[in-house]
Amino acid sequence: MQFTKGHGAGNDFVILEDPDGRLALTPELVAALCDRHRGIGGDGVLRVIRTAKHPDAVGRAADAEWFMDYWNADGSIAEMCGNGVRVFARYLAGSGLAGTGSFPILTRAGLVRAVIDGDTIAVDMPTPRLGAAGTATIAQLTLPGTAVDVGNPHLVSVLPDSIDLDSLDLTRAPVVDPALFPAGVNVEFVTPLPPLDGFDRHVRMRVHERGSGETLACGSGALAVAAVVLHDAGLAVGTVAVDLLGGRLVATRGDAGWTLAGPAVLVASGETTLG
Ligand SMILES: N[C@H](CCC[C@H](N)C(=O)O)C(=O)O
Repeated sequence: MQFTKGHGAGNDFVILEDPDGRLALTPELVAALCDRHRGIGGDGVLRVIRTAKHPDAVGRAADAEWFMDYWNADGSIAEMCGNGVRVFARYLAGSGLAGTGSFPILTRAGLVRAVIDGDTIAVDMPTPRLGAAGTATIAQLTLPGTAVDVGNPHLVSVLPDSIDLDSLDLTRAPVVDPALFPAGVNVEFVTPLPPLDGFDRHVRMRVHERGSGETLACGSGALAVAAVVLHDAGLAVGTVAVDLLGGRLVATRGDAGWTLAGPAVLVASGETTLG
């Protein structure tokens, strides 16, 4: 089976071109592909499939030719992947499957449009919706947070000055209220950084992702963080520079909605005996 490897700010994916949905993609195969020792390695799988051929996209073929079928490293399926959709766009453009530098992509969280500008790809994303207050517990430390729906579930915890972001042990999932997050949750921890010219806010974040563990970057998580940070600042519109372990993403709330911009790189293609 042919595959391509790519990443957005270090959030890496195994890309499978499967336009007619012929691959027997299962949670077990996804987990095997994402295994960093026995497989190719990745935080998730992006299957490139025609919208008309995916059962989760019935009746949507007129919106976009391509559907991003995103799976987490543990084989679970998620509704949205902000870094993944940029890598998906890079793949479509690079493989000639999308003619221009700007095109729609259908996701389980709805329709987005990718705009390729050299090394940077910008995607208009679902509007992040702030929800209930929650908590995340790591060892003996319980931290407050805000639930944010970006099509997939997030809990954003802005750290008090007394807590060092780098001191958090994210080798295991933070404990959250299962009643608030019945389908699991991506948990982001944020700390402010000094102002940066050209941005309304500048923050640093780490993330423990549902189904993938701590990743170097999380695009939908960066958007959730920006929504909380702008809300807390009382800003109806604004641009937030979000620094992650794997690089910088820029989340912007404008009058017309939200955009996430950042890098997307294809690093290899090959053949696997898996699957
Ligand atoms: N890395 C992805 C997030 C995947 C979310 C997934 N872990 C979930 O279960 O929602 C991103 O860039 O948005």
